[in-house]
Amino acid sequence: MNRTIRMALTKGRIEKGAVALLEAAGYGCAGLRDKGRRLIVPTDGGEIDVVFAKAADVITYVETGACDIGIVGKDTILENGSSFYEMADLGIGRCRMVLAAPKGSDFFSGYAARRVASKYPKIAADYFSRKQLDVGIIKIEGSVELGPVLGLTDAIVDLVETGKTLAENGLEVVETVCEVSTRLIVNIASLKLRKTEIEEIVGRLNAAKEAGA
Ligand SMILES: Nc1ncnc2c1ncn2[C@@H]1O[C@H](COP(=O)(O)OP(=O)(O)OP(=O)(O)O)[C@@H](O)[C@H]1O
Ligand SMILES: O=P(O)(O)OC[C@H]1O[C@H](OP(=O)(O)OP(=O)(O)O)[C@H](O)[C@@H]1O
Repeated sequence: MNRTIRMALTKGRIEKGAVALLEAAGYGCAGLRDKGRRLIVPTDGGEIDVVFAKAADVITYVETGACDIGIVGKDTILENGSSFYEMADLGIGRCRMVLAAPKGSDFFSGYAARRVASKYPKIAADYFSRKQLDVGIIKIEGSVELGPVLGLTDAIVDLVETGKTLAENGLEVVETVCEVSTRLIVNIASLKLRKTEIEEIVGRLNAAKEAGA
């Protein structure tokens, strides 16, 4: 018999919204909400084993087939991988990837070499390459806003939701790089081999989203 379908779910910011969507789609989520330190927790009816993972690891698990389905931000998809199907935009975790710089500075003017800090070096490099701009990217793991504040870089490429972090650190949006939201991804082989089960899960989550969950 096939093992239970495994869904890798990005823990942290999008976890609550994703669990709420699963609940609205009819999957019992009491266990998921009360998971304690458990890393794999079944939905209450045992339909799905939910694997709680860091964002980039969700991609690894789905690309390799360790998990059949993943719930992950578009930012992580653009930065880390593409060998899977992106089946749905779940409409949660909405934010923007932006280029931001100190208020009043003119990032695009002049010919001096520019440096940009980002947790997303690939997204940043792709963005500047589309603009045919030679910009040095410095990878920072978090609180990327520190780059320009410390004088290390001229700007950042990072996620913005409310804009509060930028404003409180003297930065402003220069340009939007792309819109970001949470996506449902599926392993290529799983979609072939377990089509009915996976399509049911995708359908139920899409319906819950449409119903405004
Ligand atoms: N304001 C926001 N800032 C960052 N991510 C957001 C925001 N709003 C939604 N997201 C989404 O939430 C996902 C997870 O973000 P979260 O901050 O929980 O984890 P992380 O930054 O990847 O990891 P960690 O903070 O544990 O190092 C992001 O990949 C993104 O898709
Ligand atoms: O526009 P806002 O609503 O202020 O949100 C944006 C901030 O949230 C994220 O950081 P997070 O809190 O995930 O911490 P991190 O920088 O350590 O990743 C992002 O990197 C920004 O710093």
